[in-house]
Amino acid sequence: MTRIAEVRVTPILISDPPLLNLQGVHQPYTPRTIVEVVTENGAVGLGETYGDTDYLRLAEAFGPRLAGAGLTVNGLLPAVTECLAEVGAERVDNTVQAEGLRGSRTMAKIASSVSSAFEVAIYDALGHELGAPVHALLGGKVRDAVEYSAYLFYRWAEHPEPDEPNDGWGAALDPEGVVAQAKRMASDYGFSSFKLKGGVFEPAREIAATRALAEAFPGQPVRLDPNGAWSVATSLEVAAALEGVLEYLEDPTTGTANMAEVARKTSLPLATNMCVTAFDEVPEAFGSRAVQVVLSDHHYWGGLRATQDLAAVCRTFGVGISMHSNTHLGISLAAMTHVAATIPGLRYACDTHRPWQTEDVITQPHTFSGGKVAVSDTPGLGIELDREVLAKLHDRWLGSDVRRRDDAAAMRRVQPDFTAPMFPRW
Ligand SMILES: O=C([O-])C(=O)C[C@H](O)[C@@H](O)C(=O)[O-]
Ligand SMILES: [Mg+2]
Repeated sequence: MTRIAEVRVTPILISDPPLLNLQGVHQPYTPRTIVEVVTENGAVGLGETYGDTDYLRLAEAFGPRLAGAGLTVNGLLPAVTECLAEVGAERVDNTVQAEGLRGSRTMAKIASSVSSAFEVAIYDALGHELGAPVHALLGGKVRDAVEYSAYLFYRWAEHPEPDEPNDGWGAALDPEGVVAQAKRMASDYGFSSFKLKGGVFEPAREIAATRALAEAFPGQPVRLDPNGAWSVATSLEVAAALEGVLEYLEDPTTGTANMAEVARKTSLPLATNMCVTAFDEVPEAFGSRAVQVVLSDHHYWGGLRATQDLAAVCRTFGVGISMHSNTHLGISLAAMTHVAATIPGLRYACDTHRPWQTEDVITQPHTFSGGKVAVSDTPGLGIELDREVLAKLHDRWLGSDVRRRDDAAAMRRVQPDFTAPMFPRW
């Protein structure tokens, strides 16, 4: 079997619209890291992960260590973890961080998020070597297309500076704006499930927008996710107002104990990508029945096989599985689609930010039909790198000093006194 000849790690900056969340607003440009694993035969495997400095520095340090290695994935996470112990990370603490609203920020999660990009790239390269799609390498697909949901955001029409990217979607700051955004998502992409990012306005406003969505799309699944913004009492008030309206309520409150208390007192299923984000958080959360649905994410759970492992753990405990998304491009969408295709019990439409991105580093960006992405049967992930675009987005990175996602800093450009909120905000 061929070995790895070379690994390329390229930081890029991609445009991002002014989407609002609890921590602030998305920056005009956000970093991603693109990984290429090149085999001795010249096959190229692609991976993608966060581009914030800690992730990038680790990916750059680890990449060269794969030269001469086989196309195997089992030893990756320990090797990346060892490398992280050597290179260190700037800011690791146990508080919720702005750059992703995905729970506590730990060394283990940084290692998993970097390891996953190499894992995906190795599977892609292996698929090219063997002439097999990635889903086949993961045991085979159980569906031919993966359903995604419309990821709705309160948002501004534009970023503050006139020369910053403008995607033309316009503002959405009230129920009418949110419903109009959902209608465009439904007509352009065919989505029939809707998730509103909450935690932006006081709960009554978000309840009104959620109800407006349910009225505009009768019988179609609607979710609300305030990223842990509410106290237990507020969560229960919102849950009571939206019982029978929501498919699930995502991270109404912060921490497993609070989630468990809410779960005990509402019939609404609770979902999370904040209190269960790593395997060591599973026993307490499942033991206390704090969550009924876990949103997987191959980036920080440690890759495609870790996602399958998570699905098996969820199945064992009778907990549902769905899929989380941060800002990402087509490499990650391909990886998400391949792994989602292999998970038998995936009953929920997966989240994806991809419709919000106006740029991509692959030559043929995915299309959504009926809210679904077709599962590719061509070798590897079924995508090809657009080197011209990669070079352009890398040049943008070189010419900028943006080195991490910081939604609070982006908000301070408009509200100079803005600070990321203390929990609970309401
Ligand atoms: O489901 C979630 O919590 C997220 O998708 C977190 C994201 O980072 C989202 O809130 C965002 O990008 O603003
Ligand atoms: Mg969430």
